[in-house]
Amino acid sequence: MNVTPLLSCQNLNAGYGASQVLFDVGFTIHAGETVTLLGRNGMGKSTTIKSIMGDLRSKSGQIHFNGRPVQSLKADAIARLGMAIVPEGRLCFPNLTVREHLLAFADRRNGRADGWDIDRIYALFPRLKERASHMGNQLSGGEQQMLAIGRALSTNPRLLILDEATEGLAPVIRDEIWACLAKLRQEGQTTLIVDKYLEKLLGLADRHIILERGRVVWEGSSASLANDRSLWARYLGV
Ligand SMILES: Nc1ncnc2c1ncn2[C@@H]1O[C@H](COP(=O)(O)OP(=O)(O)OP(=O)(O)O)[C@@H](O)[C@H]1O
Repeated sequence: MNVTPLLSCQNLNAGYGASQVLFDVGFTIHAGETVTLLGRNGMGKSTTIKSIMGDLRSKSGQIHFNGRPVQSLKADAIARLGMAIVPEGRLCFPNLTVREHLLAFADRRNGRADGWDIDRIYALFPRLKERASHMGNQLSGGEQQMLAIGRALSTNPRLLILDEATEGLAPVIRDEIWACLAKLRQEGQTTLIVDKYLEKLLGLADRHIILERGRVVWEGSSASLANDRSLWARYLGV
């Protein structure tokens, strides 16, 4: 594991207008890790992600990405440094084919041999290969979600962020998405996941961070979280 974290947040304070939502939030993610951000509704998960991605300017604190301070950069500049999000709601283009989606965003800046080219994305999601010439609006919800993940991967992100990526999907499709996340982890992709299905996440992630009213109240391994059910009841409402 690298000594310098891929992502480091320290003393992050952020909110909307006069209302402060995040209070001294701090955590790190190392290259190769799969980490979850957990907490009940309204505890600040999306706000944390917006702050990291540059969609919300934090009031104070530091965010370093790959060793570089990014808290004053705009979202597109941060994205170019290698952060990609799969947002809630998928957002596929109705008039682009699957293949066009995957090529339109592809990172051609560096032809890294281990990069996510279209063939590697098709290997991860054979369903996308079968649907290569279908338009965005001809895809099922699950296929759109796979495409949203594939499109994020096509930018070759150092950090992939999934915000409620299985929300609203049928259980069988959720399972497919989780199987894909397990493969991504095996392949060394660094990933931050926000999702509600704690039991599944225990098997998919290395570490977990729990937010309660905008503060990090617990952080630890899957084994620690699995063994302490009082945390589930106290902070996750499970
Ligand atoms: N654009 C906004 N303007 C004002 N307040 C907001 C805005 N977005 C979120 N909030 C408030 O900030 C707090 C944290 O919301 P946030 O969306 O970060 O929570 P969350 O943990 O992601 O919850 P959820 O699972 O419901 O998305 C909530 O009280 C919410 O009402």
